[in-house]
Amino acid sequence: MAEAKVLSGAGLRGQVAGQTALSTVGMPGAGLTYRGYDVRELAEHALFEEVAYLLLHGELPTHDELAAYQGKLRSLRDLPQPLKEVLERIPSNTHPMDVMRTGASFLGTLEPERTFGQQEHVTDRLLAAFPAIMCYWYRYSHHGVRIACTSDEDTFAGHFLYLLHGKSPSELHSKVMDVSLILYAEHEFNASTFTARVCASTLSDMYSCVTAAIGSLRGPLHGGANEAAMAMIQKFASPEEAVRGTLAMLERKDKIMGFGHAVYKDNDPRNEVIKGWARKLADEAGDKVLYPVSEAIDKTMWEQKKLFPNADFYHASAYHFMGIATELFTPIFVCSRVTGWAAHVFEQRANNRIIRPSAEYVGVEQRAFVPLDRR
Ligand SMILES: CC(=O)SCCNC(=O)CCNC(=O)[C@H](O)C(C)(C)COP(=O)(O)OP(=O)(O)OC[C@H]1O[C@@H](n2cnc3c(N)ncnc32)[C@H](O)[C@@H]1OP(=O)(O)O
Ligand SMILES: O=C([O-])CC(=O)C(=O)O
Repeated sequence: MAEAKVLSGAGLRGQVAGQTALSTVGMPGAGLTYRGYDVRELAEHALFEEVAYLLLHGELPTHDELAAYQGKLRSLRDLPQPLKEVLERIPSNTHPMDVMRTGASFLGTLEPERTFGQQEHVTDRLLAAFPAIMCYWYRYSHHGVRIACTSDEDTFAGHFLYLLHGKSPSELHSKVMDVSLILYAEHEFNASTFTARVCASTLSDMYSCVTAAIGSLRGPLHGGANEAAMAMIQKFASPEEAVRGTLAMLERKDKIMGFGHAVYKDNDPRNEVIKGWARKLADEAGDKVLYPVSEAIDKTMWEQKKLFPNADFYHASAYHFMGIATELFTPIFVCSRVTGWAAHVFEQRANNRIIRPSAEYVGVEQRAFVPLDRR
């Protein structure tokens, strides 16, 4: 009998674990593509809703398709009253990712996915409702305000910023949020997406897949890195201090959040895009500290370790300049990545086999049971 193949390396790195037509990550000469389109071109020319539609339906929408899709998302923005009541009971010191996880899960009790034929509708509902889940809880628990969960903002990015700040965003802030949502939307078999696919492979429902994926995204080695990066950047009052601090962290062998990547080896193509926008926002804010500190850390990491900023690093300062509280950074990632997760769930369901790898056993030899009174 053929022996089971022993996989080299930890973390399944480099192993092909399935097929996807959604994106390519780090292919020579391609950077990051969504259904064949370079993410940098999408970030420059498209709206987040066009990209969400592309991922979920396979092609970019026409004018009419986009208008219909945006209209549908707008009609699904409000939250059911029982969900608002649950959000009001969540303590203010809860991490907002736990709120997103609970919100997604609770919505699934009110509006369950009863058949896979409802998968597109459930995805649209989750996507449309996430900004309200996050902002209703945040504004109620932090400011004592029960916000309206709808707005007249046409775009997803504008709606999200409106709910958060209670006013229409500037054109610049709306554009940067839109770009950010595009950059975060999809990334092949990253940890949270793989979690969603494993869950989908048991033929579970969409809410379970998304809830599980939120749990995976929360950790600081994945989506949580943008928050951890901000905490680190804010520790330094000048670029000189940042260089000294980064060298000290490297000396202690600390992980520097927002740097390195499991797949990219020289650069993350999303970084140049968000870095450019972070710089524009820094100029607008008249910033003389955060952006120069970020650049000093960036330069030191490259000089010392040849490690480059990933998508998360300059997102930290970009979000900060838009007046977004640090603990809301990873929940924004959820608002975007739910599109990629759902598209992967569709793909998994369309050609499913339960995902069930093997383990190399490294425990004790088989042995006889010892009764309790003889142990
Ligand atoms: C949107 C996203 O999720 S992007 C990722 C966000 N996560 C982060 O920013 C967290 C910080 N980065 C990391 O922890 C890692 O780079 C990961 C988790 C992203 C990738 O992990 P891996 O694939 O295991 O990294 P990789 O094998 O390339 O690491 C190679 C070496 O570089 C080191 N290294 C990698 N990233 C960092 C870092 N950010 N800071 C310090 N050292 C690092 C590793 O410790 C390892 O050193 P060693 O060989 O002495 O053990
Ligand atoms: O691909 C990964 O491992 C992590 C990542 O950058 C993402 O999910 O956007």
